[in-house]
Amino acid sequence: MTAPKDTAMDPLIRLDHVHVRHRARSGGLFRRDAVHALTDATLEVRRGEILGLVGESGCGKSTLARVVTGLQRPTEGRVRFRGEDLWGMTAADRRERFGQAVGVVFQDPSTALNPRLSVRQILRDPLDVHRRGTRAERESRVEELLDLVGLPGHTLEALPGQLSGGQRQRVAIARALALEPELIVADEPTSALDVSVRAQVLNLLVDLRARLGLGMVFISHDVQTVRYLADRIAVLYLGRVVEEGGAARVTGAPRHPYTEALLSATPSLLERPERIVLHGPVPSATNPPSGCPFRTRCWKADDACATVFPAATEGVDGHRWHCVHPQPGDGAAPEPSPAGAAAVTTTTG
Ligand SMILES: Nc1ncnc2c1ncn2[C@@H]1O[C@H](COP(=O)(O)OP(=O)(O)OP(=O)(O)O)[C@@H](O)[C@H]1O
Repeated sequence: MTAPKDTAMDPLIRLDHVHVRHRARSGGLFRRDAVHALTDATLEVRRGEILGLVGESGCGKSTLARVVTGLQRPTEGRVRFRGEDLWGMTAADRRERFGQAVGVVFQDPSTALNPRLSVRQILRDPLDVHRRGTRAERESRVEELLDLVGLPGHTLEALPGQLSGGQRQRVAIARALALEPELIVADEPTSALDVSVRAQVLNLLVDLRARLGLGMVFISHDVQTVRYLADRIAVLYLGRVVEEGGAARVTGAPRHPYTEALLSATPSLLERPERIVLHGPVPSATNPPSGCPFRTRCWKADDACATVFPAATEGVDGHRWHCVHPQPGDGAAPEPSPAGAAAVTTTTG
């Protein structure tokens, strides 16, 4: 007897050594430069778990989201959905089985929702496309979805333009839930919203995870938001996962200097005597630095960092980091930057 493909032990989604390379947008006629959007990413999301992805702009967060949602085929590596090779499935299977199991919430609900459709039509559309139940059952599911995201019944007849930003994002979340997905990928879902409504939308996501047992990939450049929401955090830098682990451990005892720098930019999180300021943008993904990609901005970097990307060091409870000069990990202040290390300065505050 062959083993069942899906067991409760399999993660919902697992990426094994995934690379994504794009052709550079501005390369000239004869240039074939590759953009290393994602390099050797190995990650998983389990049922009912929120994985937070954090990193600066251009680090590969959206690329990773596109891989997880099946919109981007990896250049190398494997994506498994409940143990099954996603890109080994037929296109029809990928669309039907996988497509329905994953819901996506984008950053800006104003552009994600069709402005000419009422909320009722927006929510009914995926149910119609996938022929879910009878017409009456679909209508009742639409009302249930509206209720699930805490919107009043009269919102059903409104157009997106007649709603507030927070209400529109609730509609987008309801639409993502329409087909009862097991996994939600939320790509910066609150960054286009007024600060006053961000917490409400985050609380809604936390509440939905608890009520529906959803797995979630939550993407943000803001480590504080990710820390609030996620069970586990993966820190991305220039297409590489540089640190990963339980949210409390990664934010309370970070080992990678980049994680430390991200955290120190939100001083309310950690009582640290020094603040690390990273200068300059993330280097080009077309020509990433050799060895550790963070070394050009790291105050600890030396020759050892320029040769190979460091193998993972394993801590407790799945905490992993890729650094040859890790932080002490006990919440102590980071080593001050040596004189002349121009990439990073520390300021008191
Ligand atoms: N289709 C594409 N063609 C060429 N380069 C791309 C493409 N998509 C992304 N990139 C590049 O890949 C790298 C990672 O991009 P990605 O959008 O995944 O980063 P991100 O962390 O989501 O950034 P942001 O927070 O700004 O959205 C960047 O250098 C980006 O310019």
